[in-house]
Amino acid sequence: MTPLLLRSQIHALELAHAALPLMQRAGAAIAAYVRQIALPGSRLLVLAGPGNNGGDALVAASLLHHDYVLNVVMFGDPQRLPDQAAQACRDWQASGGELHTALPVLGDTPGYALVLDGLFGIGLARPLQGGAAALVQQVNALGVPVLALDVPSGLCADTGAVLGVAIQARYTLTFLAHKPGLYTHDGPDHAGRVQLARLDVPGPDVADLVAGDAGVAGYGHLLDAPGELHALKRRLNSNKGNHGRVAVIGGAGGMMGAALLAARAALLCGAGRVYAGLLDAQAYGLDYLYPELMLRDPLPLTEVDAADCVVLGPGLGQGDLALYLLEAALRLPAPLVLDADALNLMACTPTCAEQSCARSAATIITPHPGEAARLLACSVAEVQQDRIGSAIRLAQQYAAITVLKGCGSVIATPAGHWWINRSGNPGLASAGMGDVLAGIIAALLVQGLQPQQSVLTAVHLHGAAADGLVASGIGPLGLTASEVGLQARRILNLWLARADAS
Ligand SMILES: NC(=O)C1=CN([C@@H]2O[C@H](COP(=O)(O)OP(=O)(O)OC[C@H]3O[C@@H](n4cnc5c(N)ncnc54)[C@H](O)[C@@H]3O)[C@@H](O)[C@H]2O)[C@@H](O)CC1
Ligand SMILES: [K+]
Repeated sequence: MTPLLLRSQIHALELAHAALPLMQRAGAAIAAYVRQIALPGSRLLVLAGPGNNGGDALVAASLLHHDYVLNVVMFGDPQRLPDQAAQACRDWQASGGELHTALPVLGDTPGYALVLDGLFGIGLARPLQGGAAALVQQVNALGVPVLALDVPSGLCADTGAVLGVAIQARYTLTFLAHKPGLYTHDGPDHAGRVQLARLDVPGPDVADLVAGDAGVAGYGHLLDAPGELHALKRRLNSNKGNHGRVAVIGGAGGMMGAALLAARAALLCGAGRVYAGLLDAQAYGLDYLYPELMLRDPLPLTEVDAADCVVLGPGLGQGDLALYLLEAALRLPAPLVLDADALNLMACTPTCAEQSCARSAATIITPHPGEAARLLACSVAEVQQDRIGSAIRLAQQYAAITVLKGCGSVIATPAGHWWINRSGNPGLASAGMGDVLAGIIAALLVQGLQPQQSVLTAVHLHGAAADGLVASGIGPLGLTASEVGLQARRILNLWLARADAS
């Protein structure tokens, strides 16, 4: 899996390799990338900011000078540039290059083919205001493709939050290592297609260098592959009893669909037996589309007691029975997946955190940002400003593997490990998708994947299913949770077959 490094970790890496000509290498990587996406002779707008991100842009400008028409806009005082960037600026001027202080008016001359955004990188320290914000807005309004250098200016490299206003890039060439902010929250909307230039930093893996040379740990990973699925491989001599029992509890009046979606997803992803304990007194005794499901009253908890994993929450409601079931479930020895109303109830029942921390089996919580905010007693905006930190705080508060859903879902463990999922698309922003995810997690868990691996695989699978459907013209508009459950089955089996063949 690809490492994701926070700004402090990148700085540590830079320090460990200060003797290498990293800015020259960044400039060369930019120039090579530009040659792939812009025709020689075309006009480029280069934005150079007051730090080393500006230095990268100026090195690239010098390298591209002979083959392109370049307009370089310097934001900030060139006399106050840091040393290497100041040298890059002198080199640019020595080669006959000009520095503009504002966007040049082009008049009748042909427009820009590409903008190179070297305003701010990982040194962004506060929201953009005044001249910087105005420049970013002007550039976004040009409607010209932008190549962001390292990070789109205005985007926080750690969190993916827009600080004031941010460059809307079509491409991002990022240096040394991938940054989490490019993959979660507003990052993907601003970064466009991301490519890494490792700048020939020696060693097999940047993360090894960070952990080893610079002594910095705690980096995360981009969840861009399904991981080890060996435990799902079935023996020829197997029966349904070998493939686990899932119990889904939820489906109060008017919300039966949520519980059925979770239960169906568990069935489709291979659970041997799936029970659905429905709170709705009017619930049918049969799921006519999936008669394989066993629909029950949630009380007594006989089947629930015997389940290998319990999913509690889809359509649960927040009445007395729901709270009773939550407290009973927290006492069960089986792994527990808590979603939706189970999380809302936990947020307003302080003893639940204590109960959750006392459990011996795995607890998994899958909040969306609204549920996370309730659990953390803060605003949704605060959760979103720091999705990784919020997921880790929740994981620790409830001793639970946590999936903070949303663009670039963040998975975190109580030990502080974290991942950002790369699969998925806005088609998943519709009703029932979370129920399907909860069902998939439970199905993988009861078939023998470890809890952490079940969660990682399920989150990636859920997104990959949506991506597969969109690629075939189903969605993003109108993509349904039922379709995602079916497609998840298909992809999971393809992954298994691929793992088998290799
Ligand atoms: N240091 C190194 O070894 C390397 C650095 N590289 C580049 O250098 C970048 C980091 O350079 P820096 O640490 O100099 O940081 P930046 O160039 O990202 O920006 C820092 C400068 O911007 C100003 N600033 C920050 N936020 C502002 C705001 N909201 N409004 C106005 N001014 C603001 C700061 O006062 C400072 O002058 C990386 O993103 C990367 O592009 C690369 O060349 C690779 C090697
Ligand atoms: K930038």
